[in-house]
Amino acid sequence: MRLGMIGFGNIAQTLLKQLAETLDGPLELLAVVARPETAGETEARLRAEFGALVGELVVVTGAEALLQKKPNLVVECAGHAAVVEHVPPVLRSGIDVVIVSIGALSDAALEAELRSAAGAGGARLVLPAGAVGGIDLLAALGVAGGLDVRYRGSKPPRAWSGTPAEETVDLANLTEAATFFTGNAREAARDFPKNANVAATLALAGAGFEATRVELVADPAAPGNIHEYSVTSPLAKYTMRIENLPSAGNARTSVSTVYSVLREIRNRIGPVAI
Ligand SMILES: NC(=O)C1=CN([C@@H]2O[C@H](COP(=O)(O)OP(=O)(O)OC[C@H]3O[C@@H](n4cnc5c(N)ncnc54)[C@H](OP(=O)(O)O)[C@@H]3O)[C@@H](O)[C@H]2O)C=CC1
Ligand SMILES: O=C([O-])CC(=O)C(=O)O
Repeated sequence: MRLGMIGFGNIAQTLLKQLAETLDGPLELLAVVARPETAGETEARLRAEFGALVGELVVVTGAEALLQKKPNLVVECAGHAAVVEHVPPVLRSGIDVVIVSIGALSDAALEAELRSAAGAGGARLVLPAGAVGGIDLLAALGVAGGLDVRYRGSKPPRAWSGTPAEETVDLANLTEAATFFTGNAREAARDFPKNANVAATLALAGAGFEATRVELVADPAAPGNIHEYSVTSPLAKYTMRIENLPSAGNARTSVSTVYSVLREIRNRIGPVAI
């Protein structure tokens, strides 16, 4: 496999460790897109920690240089701005891209650009389930229409630091659960880009950004990052509650997100996809 990766933060680092244990042999190529400001430091860390996993290892600062290395799959784990900057040219060049920063598609113009780029390149934009589950059933029910989807995302207060939640809630001194956002999935994904990608995933799979109702909660008693949603459709009704372990490197991000991306990669290299 010739793997391109956008970002080398919490998700990317854990993913590479898991890949090292999963793959039979080394990756033929690992090409990582980093910001120019941190490219040198990224390259030094990559060589020290993952040099043995890779035939050829390069760090680049843009899509053009990435494409020159001819990856056969690119995984984005960097953030909404990185999707805007790097993903359209990769899709246009015909290479499939798995993105975790799915909330970037709350910008309707970007969603249209990504769909058009994938169409033009004959590539596929892959949206993994990430930190949530049940996306297979939701997407299947979505085809039939008539969905009502209500989602509530609850995390410990520290996961909401640096977000607009701080404007309405005293996160440091919270003693009980506080719902600081009620709205639709488009607003949630746009205003909480590092915390509400799950809302966007549910919206894209199911009822759409406007119709998907969202509540975001800071809860000092939350045992982890909790994703709960209910679905009502003419074909089925279900509720889902996932209690996710937060990452050691980033409290906003659930560890299961890493394994969801790993699943996408394994499904491309193994004899069976599940
Ligand atoms: N779909 C889902 O369920 C989930 C999605 N996510 C998404 O995943 C993203 C990454 O999560 P996580 O790994 O925990 O975050 P981190 O902040 O730990 O890592 C992000 C990395 O991306 C790099 N980066 C930022 N902008 C760019 C850019 N323009 N080009 C290249 N690299 C860039 C950062 O580099 P630097 O050090 O230079 O800043 C950093 O290394 C989140 O921002 C969120 O949007 C997260 C959890 C669940
Ligand atoms: O959706 C997100 O952006 C992140 C999240 O809630 C999680 O990882 O649990």
